[in-house]
Amino acid sequence: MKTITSKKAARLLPGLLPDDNKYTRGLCELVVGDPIYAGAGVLAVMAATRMGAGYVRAYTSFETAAALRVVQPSCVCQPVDAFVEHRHAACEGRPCAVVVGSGFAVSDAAKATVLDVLRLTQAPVLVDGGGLATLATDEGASALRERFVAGLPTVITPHRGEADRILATLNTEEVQASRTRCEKKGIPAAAFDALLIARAFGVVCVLKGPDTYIADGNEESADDVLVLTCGTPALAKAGTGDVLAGSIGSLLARGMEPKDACALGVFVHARAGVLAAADSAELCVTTEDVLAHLPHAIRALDRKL
Ligand SMILES: NC(=O)C1=CN([C@@H]2O[C@H](COP(=O)(O)OP(=O)(O)OC[C@H]3O[C@@H](n4cnc5c(N)ncnc54)[C@H](OP(=O)(O)O)[C@@H]3O)[C@@H](O)[C@H]2O)[C@@H](O)CC1
Ligand SMILES: Nc1ncnc2c1ncn2[C@@H]1O[C@H](COP(=O)(O)OP(=O)(O)O)[C@@H](O)[C@H]1O
Repeated sequence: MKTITSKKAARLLPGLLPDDNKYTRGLCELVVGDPIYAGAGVLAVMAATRMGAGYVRAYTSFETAAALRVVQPSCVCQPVDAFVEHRHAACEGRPCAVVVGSGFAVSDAAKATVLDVLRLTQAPVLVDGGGLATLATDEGASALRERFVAGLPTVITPHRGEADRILATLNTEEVQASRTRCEKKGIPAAAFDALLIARAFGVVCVLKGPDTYIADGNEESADDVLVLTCGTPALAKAGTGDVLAGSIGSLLARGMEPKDACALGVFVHARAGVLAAADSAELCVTTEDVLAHLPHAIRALDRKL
């Protein structure tokens, strides 16, 4: 396994060009935020806006859009149904990416939306939150396979509970054998689980937790799995995963390689948690504090360059 260090993260940080415009900096679209989980949509959009994409567009509920008009008026809001009417493709000099699922409840409507996003997007897609339940269905797995064959990157960001539901769709003997192998080698089971999911579905899997593991579907062994160990339990708060999804989505939209975008996003998110804790107290850090400290985490990396 390879640890993500601040030096590695600093090298990945994409700068701006003097002649950049909002489109060359990347378009990040987010299909997020049900009426009940409107806040998750807001957090993901605010993080995406902070992490450098030039244009952020949300396909979202009335409730999320109403909040965004107040706290992030630069975000262009559309109803979720409008996603199918538009083209979602990266082209030369104009990268883009789509985040789907943060703040989705598990429902048939959410499943249909996730499948639309996977099938219609000719650019990287990140699936998070309630959107991940779709991947544990035959249609979801087949949509991921089609994207993999077409060379279209997909990133997924499950927490332990979401990863277990995805793993439950795989061959149990294979999962058990893989865990036994990693126990023998002294490698954490979560590293192998991330690799297993990545290979089975042809995705980059970011398995979140106290330590976070990043595995690529093209990798052969756990030696290539990236691990982040410098987080803080201050991040164990509702909504920090939505902030991470928006952050990585924005880096994908800037045109970064998917595994690099995940490594940098996970590092900056963890560092924002640590800086927020240093500014107040670990116990008192809020998800909004983590969001507010993203620029400080980026600035600390900038100084290392
Ligand atoms: N402000 C907002 O609008 C917010 C909205 N949010 C949005 O809510 C949606 C639902 O996401 P969620 O993860 O909250 O689903 P939730 O039903 O708790 O989990 C399902 C089950 O999984 C398990 N489980 C969970 N975490 C685990 C862990 N770390 N490690 C191990 N197991 C874990 C646990 O199962 P159990 O252990 O109880 O069997 C739990 O019952 C999603 O779209 C998200 O974006 C949230 O981001 C919060 C802020
Ligand atoms: N004990 C911990 N130490 C370090 N990081 C943690 C810890 N607990 C949670 N995190 C991080 O916080 C985030 C939580 O994400 P997630 O479980 O999806 O929450 P939510 O769905 O409420 O947004 C992840 O990035 C995870 O790695």
